[in-house]
Amino acid sequence: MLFTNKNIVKYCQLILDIGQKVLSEPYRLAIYEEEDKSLISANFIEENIIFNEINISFDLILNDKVIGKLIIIDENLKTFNEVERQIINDFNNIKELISETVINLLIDQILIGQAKENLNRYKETFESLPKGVITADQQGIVTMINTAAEIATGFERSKIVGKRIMNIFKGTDLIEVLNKGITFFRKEISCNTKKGQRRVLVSASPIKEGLEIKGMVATITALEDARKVLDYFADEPFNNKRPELIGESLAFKSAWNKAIKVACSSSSVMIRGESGTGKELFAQAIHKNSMRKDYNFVSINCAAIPSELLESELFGYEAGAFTGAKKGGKPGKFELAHKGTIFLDEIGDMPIDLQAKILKVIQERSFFRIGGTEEINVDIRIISATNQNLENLVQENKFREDLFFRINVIPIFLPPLRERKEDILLLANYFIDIYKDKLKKNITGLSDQAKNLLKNYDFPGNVRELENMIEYAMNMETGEKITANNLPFINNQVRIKRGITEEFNLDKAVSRVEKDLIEEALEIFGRSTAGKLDAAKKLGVSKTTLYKKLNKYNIKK
Ligand SMILES: Nc1ncnc2c1ncn2[C@@H]1O[C@H](COP(=O)(O)OP(=O)(O)OP(=O)(O)O)[C@@H](O)[C@H]1O
Repeated sequence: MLFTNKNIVKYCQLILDIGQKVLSEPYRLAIYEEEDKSLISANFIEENIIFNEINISFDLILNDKVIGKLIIIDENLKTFNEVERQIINDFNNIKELISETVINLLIDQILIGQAKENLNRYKETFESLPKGVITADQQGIVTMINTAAEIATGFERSKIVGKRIMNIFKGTDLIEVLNKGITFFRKEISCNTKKGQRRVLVSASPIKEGLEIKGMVATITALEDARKVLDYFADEPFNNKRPELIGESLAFKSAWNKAIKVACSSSSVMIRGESGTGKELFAQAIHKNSMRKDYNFVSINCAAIPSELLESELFGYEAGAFTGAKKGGKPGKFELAHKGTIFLDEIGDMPIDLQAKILKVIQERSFFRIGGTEEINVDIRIISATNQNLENLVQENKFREDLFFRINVIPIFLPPLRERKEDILLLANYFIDIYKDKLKKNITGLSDQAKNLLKNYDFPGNVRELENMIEYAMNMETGEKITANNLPFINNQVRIKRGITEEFNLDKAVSRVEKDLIEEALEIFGRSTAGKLDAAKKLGVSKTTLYKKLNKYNIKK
């Protein structure tokens, strides 16, 4: 066949058709390495088919280089029609052209396929985001809105896409995002829809390519959802955020809720409560739940450190600042707490001259090391704690009033254990679990009588005392449950207290103590006949007397 001006267009079209056919039946396409003819890819399965059925084979040319072989199998002569086959077989000189056409089509197909796939993936991701998102182009025309944004705003997709975003969220600075590249956070906006008004929080930032602003992306949260999140942190932080702080009583929960609410701010917190109520643990929990959690929590007990040393502990010192100063100097607690939290425990014991220096750090967020000339800037959150009456100390001029106000911005009161009796058994069991592992004991809980004793005890030392008590009992106990016998300190206090406070009648008080002692003895020696005999011996009464008393007090035999 001869190439003429007339038929050249026809041939070109034919070549394109052939290329497209090759690609539309991809299982007929194989690509081999040129050198060793090993298969790079083929969409058909058995090699022998390839070799038996080969009837067209081209060099694979890309950028003027032969990169392989293109083999097309025209199985049973079905793929190509007569004319096409004739072109392929007769015109060796246009095989390269076909090869190039196929390759170009192939590359296009791959690129278009990938782009489509990526686009689909982005669309799916965008669509399934749980947060509402709206995008707009350079002119502020909305290009996309996902379902979460539709739900939050109440706007319908079809009515939003193509409109100017500034007209949708009226009265906002969204235009500034496009004009000046400003990002804005959580602005409360009203959306007026046919279904009524919806309040949403909108944050928006520019989409940039280099310095050029190409559009914007806005995230939308329904105000009620934002509130739910806050409520969640206020009401439900117990399970996942506070594993080491135990307490379910209202008094405890309300202190915790307050702590968690203020965790994310940088305001100074003052935790007040009796000794052992968990003030330090609370301070740690506030730090762990704050933005500062990745930096240090530095604790210093102002009462435990001699006042002469306190200053250098807090502010650090330079080499040679005083006799005995370390060679290279030492950073103080304030420096170590940079970007984190400093916990000033027992702040009521802070010497008055140091109080002035602390006040300066709080006001200026900077200080000098002892003997230092360089001012050190710090970004710290101060949590202080005391079990003293600071107001009285202020009255007595032992505590600076200005410092008191500075550190007492958010006061949190931790209730003593006697005011949250619901927490006693919860904490006791928590400590039993801890010491069970530590002491490798198989103790599973408390006997009924031990429970009663704990519930009625005053706990002057609060949680710390309870923990010590459980540790002692766990060491002593040989059975599976902690018995009253192994709570000796508590035993005495409860018995005496009950005798005095509850039973003014002497006979009744004596009976109560008698009954308690018998129950305790039975718990220790058991209720078998032999156990009762031992119990009677220990109580210094005969077996008959013990039985009489069991009947009298209606004690389980
Ligand atoms: N709610 C709690 N859950 C679990 N353990 C607690 C709780 N409260 C306190 N504790 C434990 O009690 C002990 C005392 O706690 P912490 O040192 O925080 O008390 P504090 O009020 O700072 O005491 P102090 O005033 O004597 O310094 C610690 O062993 C702590 O683990």
